[in-house]
Amino acid sequence: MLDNTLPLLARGYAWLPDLSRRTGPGAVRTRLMGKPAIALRGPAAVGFFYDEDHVRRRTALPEPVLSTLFGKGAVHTLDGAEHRKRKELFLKVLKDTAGVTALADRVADEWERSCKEWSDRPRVTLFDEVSVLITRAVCGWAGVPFTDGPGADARMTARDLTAMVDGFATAGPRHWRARRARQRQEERLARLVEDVRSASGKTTGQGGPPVTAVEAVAVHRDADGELLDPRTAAVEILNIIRPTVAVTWYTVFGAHALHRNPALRQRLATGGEDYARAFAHEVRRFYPFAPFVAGLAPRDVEWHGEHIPEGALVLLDLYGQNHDPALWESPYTFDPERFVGREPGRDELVPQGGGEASQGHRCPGEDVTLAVLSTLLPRLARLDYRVPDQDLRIPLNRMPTKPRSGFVIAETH
Ligand code: HEM
Repeated sequence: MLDNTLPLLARGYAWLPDLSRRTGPGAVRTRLMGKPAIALRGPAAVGFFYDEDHVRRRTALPEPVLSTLFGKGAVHTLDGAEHRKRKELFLKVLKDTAGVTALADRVADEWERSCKEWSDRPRVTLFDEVSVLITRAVCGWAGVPFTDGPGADARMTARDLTAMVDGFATAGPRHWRARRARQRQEERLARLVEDVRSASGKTTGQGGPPVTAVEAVAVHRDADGELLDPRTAAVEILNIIRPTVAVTWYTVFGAHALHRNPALRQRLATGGEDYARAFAHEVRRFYPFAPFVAGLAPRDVEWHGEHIPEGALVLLDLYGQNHDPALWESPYTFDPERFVGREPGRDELVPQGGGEASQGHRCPGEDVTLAVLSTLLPRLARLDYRVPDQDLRIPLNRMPTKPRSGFVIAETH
C-alpha cells in the first residue's frame, strides 16, 4: 500500500473523505508517515479511540507538528497518570465558569474598542482584526503582558500565534514562519514564568493561590511532584493562549455563514444566548478545522473485526464524523436549528475531539470556544457592514483553511 503522507498534505480536508468514498463504508486503511494507518469515525469509534488500551499518544505526533502547533512536552503527547495530572491544570483554568465569563467579558470589551478603531477605516480584514482583539483579551486575562521585546506587542503576538496554527501541516515558508514564531514566543514566556516564580513566591506556597493562567502553570506540579521546567511551562501557556486566538478561524467562518445565509442574521443579532450557542455549535460542525486526531496502537487490537497491528496509526476522522449523513440530516446544509433547545451528544459532535475531557485528550477549551463565539458572533450580526467583492472560497486542500480573502468588511456608506 502506498504511503499517503504526501497526498494528505496536498489534498488536506478532502484526503480522508475521498479515500473513504473509494474504499466504501467502514474503517479506512492506508499508510501515513511510513506506518500502517486506520481511520475510524462515529460515536462508537470515539469510545474505542479514547480508550488508552487501544490508542496512546506518546510519539504519535510528528516533530514538525510539535515544533509549530503544540510544542515539545505538551499535554497532547502524554499518556496515563502523567497525562491526567497535567490535564488537571488545564481543567482548573479552563472549566472555571467565572474565569470563562471573565475572558468573554474581556473579548466583548476588545470588540467594542476595535469597532471604534474600524470606524476610521473604509475596510478591514476580519481575520487579522479578530486575531488581534482576541490576543489582547486572552493575554490580559492569562497574565501575559505586552512589552517591547521581540514578538511582544499585541499585533506581533497575534501574528505569531496564528502563524503557529497556519504552518503546522505544510512545508515551505508558512512552516518555517510557524517554527520561528513558536521559538520566539516560547523564549519570551519561559522568561515570564521565571519572573513570576521569583517575584511572587507562589511556587513555595507563600504567595496565595494562583489567580491567572500564567500563575497556575508556574505553580503546577506534574505527576512526579516537580514544577514544569520553564520551557515546558511556556509550551503549556501557549496551549492556552494559542488555541483561544485560533477561535478567530471560527469567527471568520461565522461571518461567512452569515453572508451565505442572510436570513439567519436577525435571529443571531437578537435571539439571545441560546441561539448564539446553537449557531456556534453549527459553525464548529459545518466548517473544517481539525481534520482528525491520531494516536498509536500500543498492542495488536481489533475494531469491529478489523485487525489493527501494534504500532499502527489510529485516526479518528473528526471532519468526516461531523459531516456523516448517518449522524446529520443534510450534513452540508448550514442549519443552527439542529442545536436549538438541545446540546449535542458527547461523542456526536467532535470538532474538538470526543470522550470526557477529564479522562482523555478531548479539548478542554470547548467552553472558552463557545463563550468567545457566543460573544463575537451576535455582535458581528448587529454590526452594520458591507461585504465587498472578494475571494471567499474556502480551499479544502489547504490545512487549516479559511475564506481566501480573510473576510473583508467595509463601511456601508
Ligand atoms: C479553535 C477552536 C478549537 C479547536 C478546533 C480545538 C480542537 C482541539 C482538538 C481536535 C484537540 C485534540 C483532541 C484529541 O487529541 O483527542 C484539542 C486538544 C486541546 N485543546 Fe483545543 N481546540 C480549540 C480551542 C481550544 C481552546 C480555546 C483551548 C484553550 C483555551 C484549547 C486547548 C486545548 C488543549 C490544552 C488540548 C490538549 C488536551 C489533551 O491533550 O488532553 N483548545 N483541541
